[in-house]
Amino acid sequence: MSQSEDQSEKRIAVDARTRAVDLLDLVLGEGRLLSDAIGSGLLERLAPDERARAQRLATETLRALERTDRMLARHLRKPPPLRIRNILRLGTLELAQGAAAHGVVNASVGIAGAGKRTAQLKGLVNAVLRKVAAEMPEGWEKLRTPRLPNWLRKPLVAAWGAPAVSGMEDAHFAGAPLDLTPKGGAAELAERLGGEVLSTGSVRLRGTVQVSALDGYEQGDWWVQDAAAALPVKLLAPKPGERVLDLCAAPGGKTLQAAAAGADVVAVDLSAARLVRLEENLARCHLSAQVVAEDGLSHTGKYDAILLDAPCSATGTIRRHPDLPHARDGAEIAGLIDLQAALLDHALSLLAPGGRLVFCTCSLLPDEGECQIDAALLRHPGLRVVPACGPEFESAWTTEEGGVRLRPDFWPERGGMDGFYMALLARD
Ligand SMILES: C[S@@+](CC[C@H](N)C(=O)[O-])C[C@H]1O[C@@H](n2cnc3c(N)ncnc32)[C@H](O)[C@@H]1O
Repeated sequence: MSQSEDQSEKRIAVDARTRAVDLLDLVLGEGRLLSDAIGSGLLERLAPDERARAQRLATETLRALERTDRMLARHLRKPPPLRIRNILRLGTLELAQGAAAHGVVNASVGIAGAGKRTAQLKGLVNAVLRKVAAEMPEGWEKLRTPRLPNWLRKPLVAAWGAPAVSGMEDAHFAGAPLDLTPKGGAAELAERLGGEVLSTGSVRLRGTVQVSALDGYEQGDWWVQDAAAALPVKLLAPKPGERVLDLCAAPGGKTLQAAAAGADVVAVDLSAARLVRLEENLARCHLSAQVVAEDGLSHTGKYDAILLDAPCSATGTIRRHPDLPHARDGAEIAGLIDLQAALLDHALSLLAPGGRLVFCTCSLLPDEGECQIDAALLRHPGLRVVPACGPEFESAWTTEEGGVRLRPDFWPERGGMDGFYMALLARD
């Protein structure tokens, strides 16, 4: 390798790490979600592989945050400023993953040295990471699985018990495999991609995969959708020619399912920006729907079937979004619960006689699932829950009020699933 190639390799490596630290600063300092921070263009000037690396490093650091902090605490007399802490956290994560100590220490010192306010602490970064490197891998491996922060752990323990929450934390730490929803046959797709067909009909792939490079991506033969997230539309079971409303539709995984089933779909979402992604997904998969940027509470019309995938805490998606428990503190949940109830009441008013509705949320909190349905049944005499049936739904998932509860600690031997709640509603 020539000297200039070597220099440019170093620059690329430092850039991805620097941007990963920038992402950690935004999540842990400003409470921004990773997706928002990335969407605001922070990684734009990086090459695609650097961008993916920065995102991966930030995501994995957040997933292991309790462990990095426990390792670092042994070598810090007091917590340094946030950016230095984040440089140290990232360095610790890379050391735990087996990266060469000299490269990690040099890069971390370089990031500290590049900032006016952090340059004076580069000696600290150097000394601490050298000590951390000397403790790897044993020091890392004997630490417990990272726990959820208390704002979320407490209500989850109250709802599901401590052993179940430990199982969820194991699932969060393990991360998620890649699940695809096939537009056509699952068995054929699984064979083509070397995946496994799950009992729910999704195709699961293991290992690190570049989604857009997979066979069938360009042709729109499938879309990425967690196995749990694919079940609400299976519960709704849209039929060809039925008029279906997807009231909170973007980015559109469920719209695609309903459209692929041959239904005449109206996809509504408050966010015009998120609907752009829905339109791109429809175009890639050669499917169609009427797309409307509108507050769901103002939507009018009559529908045979309605899907309400209501905005929620998204606490069921932590396997794939480990930033969420750190960026949020639960303060927004009360407002979301009110919005879910208002959207459910409005959606019920849009049902044609004999129509059916699926309410669902990707939340682990019963207040955003089971309790919403209990309360809706009291508000709407004549409304009833239709039990889920079909090979996709395991009987153990059925709840007292007749809904379906999915949790990340289910299917541990198969790679887990997102947390979700769903219920099929109809009127007498
Ligand atoms: C859980 S996400 C929907 C995910 C989508 N169903 C899918 O499968 O890809 C919730 C969506 O609700 C939208 N939303 C929030 N408030 C809304 C409202 N008042 N009316 C319509 N959509 C709303 C958000 O913009 C967000 O896209």
